[in-house]
Amino acid sequence: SQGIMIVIIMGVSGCGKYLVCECLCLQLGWPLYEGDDFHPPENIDKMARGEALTDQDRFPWLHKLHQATVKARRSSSDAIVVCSALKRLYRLILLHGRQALTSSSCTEREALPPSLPGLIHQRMVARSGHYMRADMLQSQFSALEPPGAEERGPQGSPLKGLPREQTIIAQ
Ligand SMILES: Nc1ncnc2c1ncn2[C@@H]1O[C@H](COP(=O)(O)OP(=O)(O)OP(=O)(O)O)[C@@H](O)[C@H]1O
Ligand SMILES: O=C(O)[C@H](O)[C@@H](O)[C@H](O)[C@H](O)CO
Repeated sequence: SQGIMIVIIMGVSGCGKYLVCECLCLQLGWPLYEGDDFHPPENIDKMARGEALTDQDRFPWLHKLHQATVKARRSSSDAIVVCSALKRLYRLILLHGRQALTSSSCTEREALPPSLPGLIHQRMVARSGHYMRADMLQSQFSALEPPGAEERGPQGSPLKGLPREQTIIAQ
């Protein structure tokens, strides 16, 4: 629907999504959908054991989060979604649900600064009380597909014919 904005805050575990969201939510007052709240217990148990999730583990979780954004749209509400959304397909599922499975090709991706994994690793080591251990970070970067230019702003939708306001992604 016209003018509704769904902002996805994405990135590997420990990159600072929660911190960014706290600030954004305070500023904007939009409802927040926290990806961790949507994982089935099996996914949380798996990650806590130190095992990376597979696509098959993540698809139902991403669909649930998508449903939450559909609900927000229906009630004409903007929303912020916090979710690792590591791969392009995951982001498309979040934004477009099942239509994402017929997705189009992507453009070139920005390279990440080489010092980034080390910095985030240090922060995860220092972080306590979180089920996601620092040694899981490597698997997060292995899965990560940084958003292509076409995903990163209101300038265009990666899926033809879908509204632009659905595709704003904040890294
Ligand atoms: N800009 C920053 N400078 C210093 N420390 C930071 C910064 N951003 C985040 N941190 C710290 O890094 C750790 C990870 O941040 P945060 O929990 O926000 O990441 P996350 O992406 O939400 O992680 P997860 O997906 O695992 O829940 C936290 O201890 C946080 O306080
Ligand atoms: O896709 C994934 O592997 C997961 O979403 C993880 O990234 C965690 O849920 C989250 O980041 C909390 O640490």
